[in-house]
Amino acid sequence: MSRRRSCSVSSSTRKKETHTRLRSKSGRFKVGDPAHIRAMLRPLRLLLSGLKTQPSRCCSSFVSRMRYVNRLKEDDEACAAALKDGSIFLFHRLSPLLRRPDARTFSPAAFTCSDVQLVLQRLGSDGSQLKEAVLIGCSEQNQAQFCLDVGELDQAAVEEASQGTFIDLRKAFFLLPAAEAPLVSKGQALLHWHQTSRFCGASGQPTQRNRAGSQRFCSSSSTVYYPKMSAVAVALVSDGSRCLLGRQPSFPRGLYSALAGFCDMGETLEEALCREVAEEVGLEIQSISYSSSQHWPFPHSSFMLGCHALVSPAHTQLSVDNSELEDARWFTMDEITRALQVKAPPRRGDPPIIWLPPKHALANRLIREWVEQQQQSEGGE
Ligand SMILES: NC(=O)C1=CN([C@@H]2O[C@H](COP(=O)(O)OP(=O)(O)OC[C@H]3O[C@@H](n4cnc5c(N)ncnc54)[C@H](OP(=O)(O)O)[C@@H]3O)[C@@H](O)[C@H]2O)C=CC1
Ligand SMILES: [Mg+2]
Repeated sequence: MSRRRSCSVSSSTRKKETHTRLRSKSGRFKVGDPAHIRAMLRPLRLLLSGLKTQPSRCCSSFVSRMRYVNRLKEDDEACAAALKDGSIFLFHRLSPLLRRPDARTFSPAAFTCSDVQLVLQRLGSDGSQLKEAVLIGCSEQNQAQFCLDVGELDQAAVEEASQGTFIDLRKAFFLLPAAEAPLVSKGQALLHWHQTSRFCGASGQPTQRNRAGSQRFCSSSSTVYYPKMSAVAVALVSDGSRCLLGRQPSFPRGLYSALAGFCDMGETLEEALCREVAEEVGLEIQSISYSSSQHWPFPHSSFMLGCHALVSPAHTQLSVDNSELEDARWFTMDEITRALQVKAPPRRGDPPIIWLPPKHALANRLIREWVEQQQQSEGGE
């Protein structure tokens, strides 16, 4: 964890500094007056606050943003200052506030700190709630990003005051563009973690959060708590020409997905995949290769690790455990290609069709990668 300070000052800080010097030169303050001393110290204070609240520009913008966020996690004062210039995403009982810039697009609504203060004041809140804001990241424009749950306020009143709509994350996640959904799901996951981690598991005493909300601390047992994700292994299993998908009874009608399961304590990713596939469909797998990962907010913060695997040639006979899966079967390239073309889930009364997880889901990526691999190997033959 880096504790380096930034080496840059914002242009607005520089402007304010010049302004202060001019005012002092104009003879408004007498030398030695407390007001004069304050005025003389102001540029230094601004310089120091600039150092604390701006990402450094001495390295690549990605590196400086990452170091900036890390610094805000460690420095409560810097984090409080960053909130004043930052953007805030509002939630109401964990549902994010979305706006519709046009009839087809949804986007998470980002507010300035003063906008949120105005909304809170208009609804009779004193604004101290802002301290509950949790740091979620830093935009490419170097602006710290926070989330805040205003669940104590009347939902309709906040919606009216902020010109947005709070939408349940299960719906909101898929309405948002794939690039914006992760930020909202990270915010929701952090807010949920704070709401359910108020007490220490060792002492039973209340825990206190740092300003960024990146950890909670129990002063009684000296335990530091960090936000948690459960590791989940996902495998797209292939037999060379077909891929294996399954569905749980709780899935919407016709939806099939890659096999997945929570990793047990002490397991490697490969062990978890082999065990889950054996448990759920009675197969053994080999040639496991890692693809990619994602944070999945449903039901509560999983860290999904996606892999491809081949079924062992000696064990290709499916034996589905119906206590875990309603169905699992092999799908041909043609079936998968057709399923990938389904744009929306079937409505009630529509003829039954097979459809696949949306683009936001890692399973969708694994399925598309498998299709590409098949096309490449067909092209190579
Ligand atoms: N993003 C994606 O592309 C995909 C995401 N997923 C997600 O992965 C997750 C896991 O997949 P799933 O097949 O359901 O997992 P499992 O096959 O492991 O079955 C889930 C069951 O495991 C038990 N369980 C064990 N450890 C945990 C834990 N840490 N948290 C919660 N339950 C646990 C629970 O049983 P009990 O209730 O009996 O205690 C739960 O019902 C799901 O949340 C699913 O949404 C799955 C596939 C693709
Ligand atoms: Mg499973």
